[in-house]
Amino acid sequence: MRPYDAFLLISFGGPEKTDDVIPFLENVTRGRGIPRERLAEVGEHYFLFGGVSPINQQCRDLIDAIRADFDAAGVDLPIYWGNRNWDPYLTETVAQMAKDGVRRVVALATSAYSNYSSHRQYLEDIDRAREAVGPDAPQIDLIRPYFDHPGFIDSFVDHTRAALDRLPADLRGEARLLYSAHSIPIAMAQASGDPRREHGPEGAYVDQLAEVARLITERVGGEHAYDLVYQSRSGPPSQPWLEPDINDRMEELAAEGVKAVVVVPYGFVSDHMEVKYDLDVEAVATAERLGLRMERALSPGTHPAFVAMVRDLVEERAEGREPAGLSRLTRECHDCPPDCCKLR
Ligand SMILES: CC1=C(CCC(=O)O)c2cc3nc(cc4[nH]c(cc5[nH]c(cc1n2)c(C)c5CCC(=O)O)c(CCC(=O)O)c4C)C(CCC(=O)O)=C3C
Ligand SMILES: [Fe+2]
Repeated sequence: MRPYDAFLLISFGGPEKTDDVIPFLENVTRGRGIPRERLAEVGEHYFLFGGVSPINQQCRDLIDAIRADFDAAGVDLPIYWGNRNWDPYLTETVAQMAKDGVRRVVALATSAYSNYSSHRQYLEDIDRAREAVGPDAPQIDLIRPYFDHPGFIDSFVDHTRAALDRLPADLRGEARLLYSAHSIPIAMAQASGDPRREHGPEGAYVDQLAEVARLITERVGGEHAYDLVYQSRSGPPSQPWLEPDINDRMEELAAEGVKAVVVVPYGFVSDHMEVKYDLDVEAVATAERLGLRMERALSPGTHPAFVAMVRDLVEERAEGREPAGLSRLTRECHDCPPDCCKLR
């Protein structure tokens, strides 16, 4: 697909055995000021699952689904995969592409929103990998944040309806939707997006989350009340991060008499460890303690609408088309301005 001769999936990476856990966590947190206690605690999350993060297998499954979709549509791009924090490392993948004679690559990151961790850091990873490989490294164009693409939204609509259907019929109609995204430091949130555009006081990431929650809720139907909540906070307690934490909010809702919640992990692309532990273990325990009925919607994973979105985004980039999106924020970071989502 002109001008590209390869597709690259870029992801976070995760450990796949017990011995990988500590070196992986050291990679993730190098130079990022995460307290040691937090690291030990997060290590336990991985050990609880035998040292295996689900994220790498989820990337393999997504690649298989993209391959089948590309083949059916006659898109003959080879597919490569590289991670920020674990094997297969992005630098090794870029070296392999250079060896294979790949010159120009279109890349998708497994993060849908604008903020440093989800967007800018992947651009930095690409620069670093290309520099390490040298003059033979291919040019790599990273696809823009895709938070309001219809394929991303539709997969959540489907999964949220399925979660509502798992609730007892008498609780379904009044169930509260809890939209859960990764918390980030307030300073990182405020620096998110394109500095030349207008954002709300909390920055582009929170604006995007609010739009996505509205879009999903409207399409699910049934006029459910909903809240935006955050999970997976780390960093020292002295540093302010986005709130409310999902567990704190559930506490308040239970006190207000809410009986059932559907948690929608709308900040994520697959059910990786932060979903499997922070929601399916921790938030589930909170719900049980409070006597709150909880169901968790699946994240996109390999939902057909999400897989079709990947091809649409590749074509959009190849053809230089206007970005497809359902909100007024679609163009945020679209042109990847050189200073979007920077930590200031
Ligand atoms: C916005 C965001 C996403 C969502 C977008 C996306 O999906 O990419 C995300 C995803 C992920 N985060 C992940 C894992 C971790 N994140 C950490 C730490 C941090 N995340 C941050 C932000 C985000 N993270 C931040 C601001 C920190 C503080 C340190 C720093 O400023 O960089 C730490 C360190 C320990 C801790 O403190 O928790 C770990 C182990 C995994 C892999 C899960 C698996 O193994 O299955 C995934 C997909
Ligand atoms: Fe994270």
